[in-house]
Amino acid sequence: MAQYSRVSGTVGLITLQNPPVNALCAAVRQGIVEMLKKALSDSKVKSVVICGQNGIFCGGADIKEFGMNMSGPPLVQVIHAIEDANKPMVAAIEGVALGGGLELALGCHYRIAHSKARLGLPEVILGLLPAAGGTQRLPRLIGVPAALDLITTGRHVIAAEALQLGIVDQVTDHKTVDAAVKLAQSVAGKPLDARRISTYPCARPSDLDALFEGEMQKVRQRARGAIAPVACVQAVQAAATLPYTQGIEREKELMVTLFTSGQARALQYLFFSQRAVSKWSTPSGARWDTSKPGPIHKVAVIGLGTMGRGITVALAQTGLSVVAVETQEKQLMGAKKAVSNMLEQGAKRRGVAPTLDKISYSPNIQAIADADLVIEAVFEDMALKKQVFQQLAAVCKPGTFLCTNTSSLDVDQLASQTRSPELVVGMHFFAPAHVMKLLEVVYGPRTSPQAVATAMELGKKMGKVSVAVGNCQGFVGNRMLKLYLEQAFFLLEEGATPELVDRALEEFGFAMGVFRMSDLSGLDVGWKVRKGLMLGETDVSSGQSARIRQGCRYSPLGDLLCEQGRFGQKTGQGWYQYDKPGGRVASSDPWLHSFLESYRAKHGLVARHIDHQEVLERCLYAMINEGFRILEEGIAAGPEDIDVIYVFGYSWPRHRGGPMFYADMVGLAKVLERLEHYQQAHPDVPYLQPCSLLRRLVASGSPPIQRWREVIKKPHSQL
Ligand SMILES: CCC/C=C/C(=O)SCCNC(=O)CCNC(=O)[C@H](O)C(C)(C)COP(=O)([O-])OP(=O)([O-])OC[C@H]1O[C@@H](n2cnc3c(N)ncnc32)[C@H](O)[C@@H]1OP(=O)([O-])[O-]
Repeated sequence: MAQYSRVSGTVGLITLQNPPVNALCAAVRQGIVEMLKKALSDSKVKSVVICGQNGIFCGGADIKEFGMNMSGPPLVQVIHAIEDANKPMVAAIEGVALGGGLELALGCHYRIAHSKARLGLPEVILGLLPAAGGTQRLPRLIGVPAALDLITTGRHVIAAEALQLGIVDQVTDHKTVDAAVKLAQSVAGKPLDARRISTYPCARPSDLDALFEGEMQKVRQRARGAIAPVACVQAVQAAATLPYTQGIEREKELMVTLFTSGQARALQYLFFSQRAVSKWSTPSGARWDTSKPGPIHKVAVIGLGTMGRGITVALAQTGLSVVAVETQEKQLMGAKKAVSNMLEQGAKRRGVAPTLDKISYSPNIQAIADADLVIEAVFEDMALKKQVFQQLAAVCKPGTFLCTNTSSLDVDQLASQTRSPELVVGMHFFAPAHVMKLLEVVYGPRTSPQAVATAMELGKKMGKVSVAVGNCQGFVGNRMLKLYLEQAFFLLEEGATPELVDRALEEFGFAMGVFRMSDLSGLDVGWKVRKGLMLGETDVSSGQSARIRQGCRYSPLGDLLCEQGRFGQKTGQGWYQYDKPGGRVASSDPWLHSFLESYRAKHGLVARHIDHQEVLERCLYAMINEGFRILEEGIAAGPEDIDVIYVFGYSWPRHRGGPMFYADMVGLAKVLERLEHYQQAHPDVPYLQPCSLLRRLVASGSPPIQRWREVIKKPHSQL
């Protein structure tokens, strides 16, 4: 797992060998220790280079080992042995040096990186901290503020920035190992005392206390309730205030707390889930590894509203040619300007040239005739979308993939408007589409494996986390969200306020509670959808009958607000009030509270005390229960798909893994028991009836989430 050779006569070369990313598993750590001994005892060797096989230095500790009993030498000791070596040690960084990989490089006396290499300490993203000395060495090397930035965000830097920060000594465009060998030869025999980072004093900015206080506030705000970023700040604080050996002890102590926390488990589950969803499968047996995507050179976007504009930007940023079609001249002009601005801003941020020339605009749908794939992003209206699909079928060349950005409409109905329904697939982006990472790829019963593969591949090119899901009302994300929203409305009817509900959800970890989020996205959006489903018309009568629609309990509260023109932030009033239309700071609205009181009085509802626990259980367990139904029906292939959708598309707090992982953490028996309780209390809400898959899982002894698929006997839906 680590190989040793001697090159250029005097340089020992240790190569890490653990594909695909040379993760530091026990055998690799052991290998490094043994190869280091060899190199140091070889009298011909004057200096040593450490590199990784296949152009990748090291992706860090082996995350798969985290759940297992520790074996092999601890990484922190391996790195101390490297730093203590009496011959110059040089890290040759190609590909990536991440986490333990960068810590290993920091233990070396010199670091040289290829210009395309990426470096970083992303442990925080896995619920951990860089506990192989990273929190103590990095601040000593590059200063406290820069180290705090890298360690608390986990962001990667490219070689040029690493050089500027002082993380690496040299950057090369040539063969990194050759350059590292040259560097090793040039430093052979030089004293090493000034090269051991652990011996450096940590530069202390004068305003140290204020700096850490500010940083602590920042990390708490950024990831509400997440403990790893807080521990990262504490560990860097130890570097700034304690001698190295005590700092290392503090780093270890903090790591132990994180390591055993549920948050680290959740975040590591998410890491593997994010990768697992790319290995998609469908009920018909189509799979990621047997389906070849079609070649895509030119993509068309139809409709340049908010979604169409974001999609156009995201496509142009991939370097693909884009034809953007908008039949309304005024909207087209506005879109051109907005898309160019977004591209220019994005390019500036990323330090690249804007790809404005990749897009051609047209008011004429004929302009898409030679596109390989079309994404329809017109207004969310079935009749209109059907009409567009008929046009697409007539205009496009044979074999063009036809995609719809619908957020909930039936993809199959749209497919039936064309002569080639196998080429039709949903690509459900999330607003703003050039920013949000999630893409739901929705396959219907007739969608071909190639169409799914093509949409998944395009999503990947666009930098999205793509999840393949079956066709049903709202797909996975919005189908579950509907129940979450509905429960929140019911809680208002029963005595809660928007402030109470939002506080409970924000304390749970959501950046915004459900009502603040609705105000931000616009109440009118859901109103239009409900009207489309024949639900959103308000009933003038009072009592319970006015709150029953299609045989189930229904809350018209959102509709009533819309009727008053209260669409949320954009109108300055919604569930909260804002200082002006478009204002962003929500404040409690006395009008809303008296409106709720008169609503309850009109319908004979008596307000009761509702606590945070009930808010969480009602909103989250309703949604989780629907998640089990989605799994049972095969709309999602596994719980990981649902969790990835919720974390990347619906701001579910990452450190809680996703709704299905959360259910596993809470305990399936408890979720079942609470659902039964709420179902008895609210018999007019049928979806609170616990799903039979949940019952089966509990009856099977509540296996861990990784084993749920064994219980989901029928793996896919009948779609
Ligand atoms: C002592 C404590 C202190 C230290 C703590 C740490 O170092 S914590 C660690 C800090 N380090 C990190 O957080 C870095 C995490 N890794 C990454 O960010 C990316 O994988 C990448 C940028 C290295 C490569 O991106 P890419 O798009 O080219 O490829 P890809 O992402 O698709 O991965 C390919 C395969 O490799 C697998 N795998 C990857 N890394 C690890 C690992 N460390 N371990 C195990 N496995 C790993 C991955 O699951 C996948 O497996 P699959 O599905 O084929 O069976």
